[in-house]
Amino acid sequence: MEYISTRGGAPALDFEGATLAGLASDGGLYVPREWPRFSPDEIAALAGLPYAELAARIMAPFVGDSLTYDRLLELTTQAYGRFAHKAVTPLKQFDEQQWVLELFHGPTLAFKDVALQLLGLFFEEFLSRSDRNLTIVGATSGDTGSAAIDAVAGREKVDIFMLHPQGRVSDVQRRQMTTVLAPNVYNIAIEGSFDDAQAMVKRMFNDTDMTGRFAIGAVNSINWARLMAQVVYYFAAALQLGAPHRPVAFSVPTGNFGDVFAGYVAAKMGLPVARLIVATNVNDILHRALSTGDYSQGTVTPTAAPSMDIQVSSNFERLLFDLGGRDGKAMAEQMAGFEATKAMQLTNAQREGAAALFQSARADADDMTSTIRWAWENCGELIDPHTACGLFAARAAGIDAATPVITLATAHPAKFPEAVERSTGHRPSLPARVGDLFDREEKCVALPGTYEAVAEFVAGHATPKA
Ligand SMILES: Cc1ncc(COP(=O)(O)O)c(C=O)c1O
Ligand SMILES: N[C@@H](CCOP(=O)(O)O)C(=O)O
Repeated sequence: MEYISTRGGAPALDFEGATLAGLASDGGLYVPREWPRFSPDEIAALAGLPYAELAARIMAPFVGDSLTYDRLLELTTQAYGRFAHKAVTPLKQFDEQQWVLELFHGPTLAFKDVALQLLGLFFEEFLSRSDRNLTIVGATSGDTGSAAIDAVAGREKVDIFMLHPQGRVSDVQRRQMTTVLAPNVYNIAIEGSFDDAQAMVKRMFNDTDMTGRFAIGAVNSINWARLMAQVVYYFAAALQLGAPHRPVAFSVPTGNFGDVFAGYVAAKMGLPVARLIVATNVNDILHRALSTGDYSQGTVTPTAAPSMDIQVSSNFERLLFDLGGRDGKAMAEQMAGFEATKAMQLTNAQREGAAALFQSARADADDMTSTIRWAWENCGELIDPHTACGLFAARAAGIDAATPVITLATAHPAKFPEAVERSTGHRPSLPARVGDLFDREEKCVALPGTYEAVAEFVAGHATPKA
């Protein structure tokens, strides 16, 4: 399998190359040259497989020659062996039509673990084939940070620098990052928003002074391997509800458009997906883009679902590229316009293509509260505020009654105890495996929100590429 850049100006790479590169050298995102397709019979044959095996089967066409199937299966078995639930991503029924896919049984209690546990192993495997050291630079609004740190802490040949917006992640999220004291882990709290942090990360990939000295790598969903691993749970859930014979809809709490883009990939691979519902909080650039065609960056408003406080959604570029006929030159021009003006209009082809599969909704603070309360009072389940955005959108979506709607539960409620307690009167407790989080020592530096300050810190601490 070859990977090409959405902006058409970077060399095509194999899976190993795309995984280590993270972002393409022209500023674009890597996507597979074509989507592998599974026939209905092939999909039916996946039913009932253990999660690690299902993962290896779904990912094998994307991984190509970079790993043998047996090695891939060893890695998926190792990655998902660390999950606290045997099903890895268990599915729960909330009412006649609504289902919730629990993606938070990994080590750091959010869906990010599903991909990052595996990505850590991919890095180790691929780096063992050369003398190269990798300098991972990531941005987090709360969950990617801890999941990535857990995946690479203490690993050889990798340093990780994780930027988070100071004061804008929950205490649990912050501590899950800053209490990891491994010498290859650097937490950086910056003044500004997640979008500021993400822009700095992308800039570093195009800073020739930095890339000349360090092999910069990505753990954010700009890295294709992240999305590839997330495709698997769409298959896992749909198979349980009758795929390929019965279509299902998914409602996805969305920020950077990575998780829901993985659902789009599943549909391109042949999974019968009736609708993909994009659920945002009041940081609603994606809801505006999908409902009006206007993709313009607003200012970030802090919410009770902080991991979705994002107003520039990196992976939307992958969708626009695919829907716009995979024209790298046109995409580069469209993105250059966005980067210059902070706004762009979707083309007719992009709008119509998106409307065929996607719809969207925006949950405000009251919507989140009432949905958390509804889940508790009617289903006896505590859900986190991100999941609440998804479930709110799922219930409001007007999907026909015969089609099951699966909301992706992206974080454990105990990551956001205040919001859950405010809505239900019940404070979720942390699972035992992270129970002493508040007794651990923290390590983090605070930097001004400038690229220069961050680049200087990284350059002063990272290991040169070889
Ligand atoms: C808990 C949670 N829910 C939803 C999202 C949104 O996912 P995505 O950025 O892939 O759209 C994130 C982070 O991005 C998250 O941490
Ligand atoms: N919500 C994320 C933000 C980064 O998104 P990513 O999926 O691109 O890594 C977070 O919690 O950090």
